[in-house]
Amino acid sequence: MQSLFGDEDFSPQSASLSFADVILPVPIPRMFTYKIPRNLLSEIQIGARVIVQFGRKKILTGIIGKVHNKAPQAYEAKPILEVLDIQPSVNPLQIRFWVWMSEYYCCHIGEVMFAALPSGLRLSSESKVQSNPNFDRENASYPMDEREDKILDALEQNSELSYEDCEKVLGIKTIHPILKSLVAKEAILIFEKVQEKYTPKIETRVRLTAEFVSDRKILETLFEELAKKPKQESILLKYLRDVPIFNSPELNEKGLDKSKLLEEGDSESSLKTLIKNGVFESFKKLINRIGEVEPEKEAAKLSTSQAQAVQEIKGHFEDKNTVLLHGITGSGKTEIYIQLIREVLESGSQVLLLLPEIALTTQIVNRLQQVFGSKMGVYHSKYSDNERVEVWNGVLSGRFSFVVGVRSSIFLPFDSLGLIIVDEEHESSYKQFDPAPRFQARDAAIMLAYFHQAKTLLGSATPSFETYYNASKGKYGYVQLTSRFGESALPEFHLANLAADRKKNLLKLDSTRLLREKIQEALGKNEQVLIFQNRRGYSPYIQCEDCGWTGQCVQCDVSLTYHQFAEELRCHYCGYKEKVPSDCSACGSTQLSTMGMGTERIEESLILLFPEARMGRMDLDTTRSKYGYQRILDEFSAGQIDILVGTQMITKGLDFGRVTVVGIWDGDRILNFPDFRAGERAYQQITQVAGRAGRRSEKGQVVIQSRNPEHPLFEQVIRGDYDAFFRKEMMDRKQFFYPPYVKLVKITTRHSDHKTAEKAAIALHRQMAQIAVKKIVLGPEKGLIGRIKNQYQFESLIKLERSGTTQTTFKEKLGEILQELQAIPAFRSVRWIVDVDPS
Ligand SMILES: Nc1ncnc2c1ncn2[C@@H]1O[C@H](COP(=O)(O)OP(=O)(O)OP(=O)(O)O)[C@@H](O)[C@H]1O
Ligand SMILES: [Zn+2]
Repeated sequence: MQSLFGDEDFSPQSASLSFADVILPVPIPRMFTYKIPRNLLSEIQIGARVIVQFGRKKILTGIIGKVHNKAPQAYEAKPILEVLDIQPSVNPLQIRFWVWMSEYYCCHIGEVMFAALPSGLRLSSESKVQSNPNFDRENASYPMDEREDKILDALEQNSELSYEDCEKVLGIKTIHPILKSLVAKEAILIFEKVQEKYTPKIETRVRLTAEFVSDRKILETLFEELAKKPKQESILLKYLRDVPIFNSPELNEKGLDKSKLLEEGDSESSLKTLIKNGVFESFKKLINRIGEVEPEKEAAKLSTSQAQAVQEIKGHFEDKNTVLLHGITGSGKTEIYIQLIREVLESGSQVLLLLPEIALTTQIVNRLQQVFGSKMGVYHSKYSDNERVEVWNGVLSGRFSFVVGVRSSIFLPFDSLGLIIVDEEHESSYKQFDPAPRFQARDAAIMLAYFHQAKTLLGSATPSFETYYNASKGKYGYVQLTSRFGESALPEFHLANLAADRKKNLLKLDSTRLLREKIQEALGKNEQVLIFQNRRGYSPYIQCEDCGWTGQCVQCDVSLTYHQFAEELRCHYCGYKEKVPSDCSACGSTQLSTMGMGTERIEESLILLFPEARMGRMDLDTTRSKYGYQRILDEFSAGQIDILVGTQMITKGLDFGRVTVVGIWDGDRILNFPDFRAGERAYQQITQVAGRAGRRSEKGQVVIQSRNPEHPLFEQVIRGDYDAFFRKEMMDRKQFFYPPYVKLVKITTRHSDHKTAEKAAIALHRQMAQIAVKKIVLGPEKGLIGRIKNQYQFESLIKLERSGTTQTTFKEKLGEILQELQAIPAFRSVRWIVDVDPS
């Protein structure tokens, strides 16, 4: 990958620099240029927040992206009004990364900023002022002047003020120096919407006043006094039980959470009396939401082949930036990561480990936490915004030198990464679909590492074709692990013929005899079973058996999905829902049946077939809550579930020793991805889910149910020769111009009027055809789903030559074309969505 960014000077100002490009929270393609007033010159730093005017009236907070001396051509630069930060919260490397991302993925830099900052730190098109929750006005360390006091008074009446409100309060226009001073005195915060602001967690604690700790006698006297006041005595005893000050008096300092002290039913008024009498004192403490954990286990001793892999990886890093670790399922990649992470941390650099999804993180995170304790931060989508801000700040302060996270963790404020590891690098969930930036976190991580001059390790049992291709060309280093850790072997595969069983009347509730036998065997030996059903693109729906009618969304051209639990039909695109009808809306027939098998139906069938087994289900519906995954995985791991039915979620990286049978409920469904990656995805999916079986001494059994067991792909997976499979598939990719031989860009044109959408798409198509680079432009075609949320959509697909200049030129021109088209009155409300490297 080549830097699209050039090597411009990113160091802060020299005397001649008089302009600053500011990243604004508004949808404009580029940064906007402002003049730097002399008096602010010494405070201007890349990454600092500044207050600026935008348009005629708007006052916004933005972030300085670049400092230079080129006056803008198209407009007169306005001056920066104020600089808010002495210590920027975003560093120059991050800005550089944002710029690269906005250029590579063809989106606004403001959109990247929006994705990058946790909303507690985010800027929006209307900045707000709130009082700083840590600020204690009575005991402030700095004096406030009259105007500052006025703002603070106003903030006692209102939880938030806009810049305009502040102007009104003071009756003057130049409020910015006052706000700045208040920020510096830590009296206010400037942020976006109030409901998303960061709130520190504060606990009320109590402790014994000092005299009782320093002198044992005084404490004894106190006990004598309290002998007649049992309620107060009980509180004192409880405190001493939880805070053993006799052995370690220093513990008193930290005290005890007040609610904990009262949780066993002691009376609050007795505690109040104790405080009033000076026995206890109450104080407030700022609590880390992310608790401290001590490392409890050593890293494992590596096997010979693991140790060798580590050496090979390090060897490749001597002259390559990126290495692929291709290790079969269960080969022990995690321990290899741990070894490398430790070495990099010891050298003083930071490490980021990316994981595709939270379902996966629980097991690995636990393992890593055992080794790294609180040095490690965790960053994922189920975290509350406050927790995210704390991880962000922890990276800034150096508390976390190592972070494990999902794709958004590439935006954390690292300043000296040494290594990025992308586990399960083939996972499609590394790609963000919506909204912009539509980035591929694996690819972006490689770029991020480049900016930090760090190394990237990509790990997978079934590498993506892009990665494998780069490895085969020698661009990436390649390290292989071909055996499982310890005694375990790869599982044995069986193909179960659905059609044949149906003919012979052996099929029961869509399960073949072979699958039933294998499950029964496992249950008999007290082993566990995983049943996998691919969800993507196949949801259960309701159909009329007489006329073929199916429930359709009123706003989108899609069938409604049947949700058995809620007895509802729902649209997965816009959220529309309705009750399941009792008869067909078209012909009135009452013969409605459910088509397509969801996990819910499979679970039901299995309950009927194995009434004695304890069932569990893991899919979107059962894992919505914050700890949903965790709970199911814990139950499974504790052996409280015998058969676990699930979607893609159960395939990824799970490591359970007692799983011996894996059933693939509908193998044919996996083959039918609607795109050129069908083969690659099917191979990956089957191999990954099969890889959950037999990870200890007992050999695993994998049963694939299919109507078409002769399909060559099954045979290839069973043989496990990834290289041969890759070579064969790549012939098609080459012949039909698909990645990795070309780069794809998909552009969707959307409008509420069908004709306008079509016209706009055709206009775009014509213009794109003119761009003078090697390319193929396909479409525009009506989208796979023609209408979403009442917006009609047309899609164009562009295949670009792989060269860096071709891509840069095309993207630059595309940006200009879209701007021109947008300026045409008829197309003003048309939306264009550009997706670079769609997956
Ligand atoms: N050096 C070691 N010492 C002890 N146990 C190990 C060692 N290496 C691996 N293991 C164990 O082997 C099992 C498989 O390892 P791991 O989960 O890391 O495999 P993996 O390569 O990530 O597989 P997958 O691609 O299927 O996720 C785990 O239970 C792990 O604890
Ligand atoms: Zn809909």
